[in-house]
Amino acid sequence: MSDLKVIDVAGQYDVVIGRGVVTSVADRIPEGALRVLIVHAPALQSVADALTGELAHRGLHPTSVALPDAEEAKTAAVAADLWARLGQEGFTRTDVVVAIGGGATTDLGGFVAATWLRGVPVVQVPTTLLGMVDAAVGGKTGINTLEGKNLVGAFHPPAVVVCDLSLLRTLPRADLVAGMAEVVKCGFIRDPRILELVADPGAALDIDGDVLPELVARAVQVKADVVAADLREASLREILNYGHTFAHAIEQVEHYGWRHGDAVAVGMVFVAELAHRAGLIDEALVAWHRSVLSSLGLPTEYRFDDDPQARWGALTTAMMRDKKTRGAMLRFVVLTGIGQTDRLEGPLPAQLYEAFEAVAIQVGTGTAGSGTSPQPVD
Ligand SMILES: NC(=O)c1ccc[n+]([C@@H]2O[C@H](COP(=O)([O-])OP(=O)(O)OC[C@H]3O[C@@H](n4cnc5c(N)ncnc54)[C@H](O)[C@@H]3O)[C@@H](O)[C@H]2O)c1
Ligand SMILES: O=C(O)C(=O)C[C@@H](O)[C@H](O)[C@H](O)COP(=O)(O)O
Ligand SMILES: [Zn+2]
Repeated sequence: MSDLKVIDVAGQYDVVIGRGVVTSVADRIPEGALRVLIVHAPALQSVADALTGELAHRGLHPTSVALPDAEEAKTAAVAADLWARLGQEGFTRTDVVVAIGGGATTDLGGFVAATWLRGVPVVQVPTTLLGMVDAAVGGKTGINTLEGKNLVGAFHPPAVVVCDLSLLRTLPRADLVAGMAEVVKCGFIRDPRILELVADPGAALDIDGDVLPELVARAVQVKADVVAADLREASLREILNYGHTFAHAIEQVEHYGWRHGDAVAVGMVFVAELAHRAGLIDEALVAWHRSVLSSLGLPTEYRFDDDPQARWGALTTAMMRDKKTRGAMLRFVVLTGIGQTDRLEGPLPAQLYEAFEAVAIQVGTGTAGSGTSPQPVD
């Protein structure tokens, strides 16, 4: 691909992908803004400082806030602190929020922008692979509560998304790998070319190579097409949740000690096992999930150290709070083939438990599974 790629989302905003494009963020602040709240992950201090300096130079009034890291940012308390700040500084409807960081930062920054004065513009500057290919695009914003993941939020499309691939140079390898889970997800649900490209993991994960920019652009295009058709998740958008019913349950039960992408990888294997048991896909497609994910360094199994029945109970309680659940009926996005999706509604309890057993490993007993263990969040 050429150096710069711009993907239009629903005729509403651009996703700009390239190397060095972070220097263009100041030019992309929506017209009419006077005050700019920059929220950033701790690791992005220097990027936030550079933007603060540039905006001040242009006569705007920037304020920069370092957020707690990762999921610690996605809380009501952090949002409330920022609302206080916006109020004290007199942010109006033409003022702007800029979020610089991974998906946790863009989810929180987007949520604060969505709720302040019932909605002010947000400029998303994702700095993780996962943020670029998924979290910053599409307008889902939100925070976690004690009861679960992303339980409070709003649909609030950004004004623009700026993905500077050169920022990935400082990203820990485990976070780069975790982002690949959402890329692979896009391959399974919509764009099989992605699965061909990740078949060479060395090339796929080379941040200076040509394959990674193409993967980012393809995954963003999948998301752009889906949200253009169904922003508010009336139906089609649910496919972007492939693997997430089980993934979000793992994240909650593990108190967010798992990376989101790692959990999505295991969640996709779980739901592939479930779809196989429901007669929707063959064993070869389940095996393909395991091989493509593990070749990239992603986990394909879920390890825990207590009683499997108790663990399954906790996961099921968490899954019941998934947004796709209707009443007492669990619903899963499933594949019926590569690039073909459907919903499995109210699967048999025995099949659910068998799918759990197929990914579960009770540490110390080695009951099942193959593949790699998740890496703890630093
Ligand atoms: N809104 C959506 O549509 C959507 C989609 C997918 C995921 N998400 C959410 O995104 C979050 C996961 O995002 P994530 O995987 O980016 O994790 P993250 O935001 O927690 O970032 C991972 C780690 O990388 C650090 N980091 C970020 N950029 C860096 C850089 N360039 N250099 C060095 N360190 C850097 C962060 O500070 C953090 O420690 C989850 O909360 C998930 O629910 C939302
Ligand atoms: O954009 C979407 O729609 C997605 O489902 C993308 C997911 O990768 C993402 O993790 C999202 O935040 C999950 O949303 P939720 O509605 O299940 O909380
Ligand atoms: Zn996700």
